[in-house]
Amino acid sequence: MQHFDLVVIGSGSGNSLIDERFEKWNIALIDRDETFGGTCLNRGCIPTKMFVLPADLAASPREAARLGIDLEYKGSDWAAIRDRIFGRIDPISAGGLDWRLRSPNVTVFRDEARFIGERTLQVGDVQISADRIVLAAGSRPRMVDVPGMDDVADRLYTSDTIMRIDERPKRLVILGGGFIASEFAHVFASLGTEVTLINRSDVMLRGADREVSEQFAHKLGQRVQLRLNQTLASFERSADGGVTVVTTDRNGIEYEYYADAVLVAVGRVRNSDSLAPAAGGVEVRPRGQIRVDAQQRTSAECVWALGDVSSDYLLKHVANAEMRTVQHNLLHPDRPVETDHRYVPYAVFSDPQVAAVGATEEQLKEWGTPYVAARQRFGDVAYGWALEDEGHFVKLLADPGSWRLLGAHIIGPQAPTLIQPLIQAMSFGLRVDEMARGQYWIHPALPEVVENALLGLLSAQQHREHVK
Ligand SMILES: Cc1cc2nc3c(=O)[nH]c(=O)nc-3n(C[C@H](O)[C@H](O)[C@H](O)COP(=O)(O)OP(=O)(O)OC[C@H]3O[C@@H](n4cnc5c(N)ncnc54)[C@H](O)[C@@H]3O)c2cc1C
Ligand SMILES: NC(=O)c1ccc[n+]([C@@H]2O[C@H](COP(=O)([O-])OP(=O)(O)OC[C@H]3O[C@@H](n4cnc5c(N)ncnc54)[C@H](O)[C@@H]3O)[C@@H](O)[C@H]2O)c1
Repeated sequence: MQHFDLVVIGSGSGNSLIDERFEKWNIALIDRDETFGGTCLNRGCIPTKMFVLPADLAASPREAARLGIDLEYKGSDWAAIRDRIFGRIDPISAGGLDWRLRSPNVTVFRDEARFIGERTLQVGDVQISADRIVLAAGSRPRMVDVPGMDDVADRLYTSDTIMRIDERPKRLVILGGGFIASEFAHVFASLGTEVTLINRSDVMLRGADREVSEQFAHKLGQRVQLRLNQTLASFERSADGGVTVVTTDRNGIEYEYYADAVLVAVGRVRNSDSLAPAAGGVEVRPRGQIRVDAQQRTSAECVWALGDVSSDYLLKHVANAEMRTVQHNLLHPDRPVETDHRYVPYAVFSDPQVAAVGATEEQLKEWGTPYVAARQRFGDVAYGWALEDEGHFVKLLADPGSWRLLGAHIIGPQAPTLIQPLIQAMSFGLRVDEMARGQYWIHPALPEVVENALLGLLSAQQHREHVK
């Protein structure tokens, strides 16, 4: 049996772990997928955002018209966009594999790995063992299970497959109301597809601050047909060869939606099941998450886990942070570090864009945490005038005692960029008053909306004190 100093399962964030500091280690890197480099590169963050940008352009005539500019969207060449995107990504993936295959201390296995004992794995036909194992096996799309699926299998897609289709569908039903559903709804609707988004829950982006998720649904609902509170019942083959999606609402009333394709975006399943973790003494939490401590250690000695397979967050920046923790702890076992999960932000690259960090107002109420809230409309700052903005805002929540931010929620143009100074303030404990008045804010740039939200917190508190 071949023995290694270190085995890493997963070529996404797992592959980034192996840098030059490990050059003296005998390492096995294992991935079962045809493509090398994991989800973010091949079928996640990167290609989706590369589709979002052309979609933003296709949607721009709507915005331009409000500013007196007459633009026309004449159409798009889906195949050309797709080939440009994957023409860039596929060589990066292939190059990454090639480079790894040439790393003298790394043996690459392109097969599925599963535990058959303590730090012992079956990898395809071979068995290997290691002093240390890192589980970075990620997650995969969750599939629905209703009658009629087999009959329409050729029309059902997930985020893994929809970006590579040959033709953009004329009518698309998207199942789900989370990040993936929201981003693809924007992409396809902007390019000209008739999109119906069917969500089981009664809100979009269910983890978001309620005011944000309501406004997001309102805005997205102007561009796609939004159907909330719907339970998927079955699929049928339509007379025209497409798919009939049958749903019921909370009163049991049945609805039918007709589509050329269906995108299933109803969440993700962690790939822990494929690892046979019990055989390796690796504990798994109820929803398939590998249990780890703050140092990313699993219940099995010298076995670590990181990223989607174990994290509470299915986000690349979190997978990267957890990877750096494991990397450090492998190299410096005498002075281990912990992953900082305190201020994890996210952004949804839809239209409108959404970004957030920290607690929602609903959470603060539930926890009984005292807070002050301020809501600053984009439309009330100078750059917002230029945008003729309607309906976008920054919402901040702060502790009136310490004047530290507790949560920041943005819906509107450039939200993923605007949120960054607020993440920084929370991470480094900057007070609201220091942040608002201790620096210049470029006039009349869009971050003034953040400055004004911070000032809004201060004046909301002054108002409360005055009223008392
Ligand atoms: C459509 C989409 C868009 C996204 N957009 C964003 C975004 O904008 N921003 C963001 O932060 N996050 C985004 N994410 C999430 C992000 O992609 C993931 O959080 C991240 O890629 C997880 O990385 P990972 O290293 O944990 O797993 P992965 O990158 O998934 O790597 C796991 C690898 O392990 C392999 N594997 C699994 N089981 C086994 C086994 N038993 N044996 C061998 N190999 C195995 C898999 O083949 C895979 O290659 C998006 C995800 C999707 C699906
Ligand atoms: N921009 C980003 O950072 C980004 C982008 C895409 C994905 N991701 C990550 O990937 C994860 C998975 O994304 P996701 O959108 O698949 O999952 P999600 O958990 O965010 O949302 C799933 C949605 O599907 C709905 N749903 C569940 N079952 C359903 C059914 N049978 N019919 C209709 N709707 C149903 C739920 O109500 C929910 O709205 C996200 O949590 C996120 O962390 C991140």
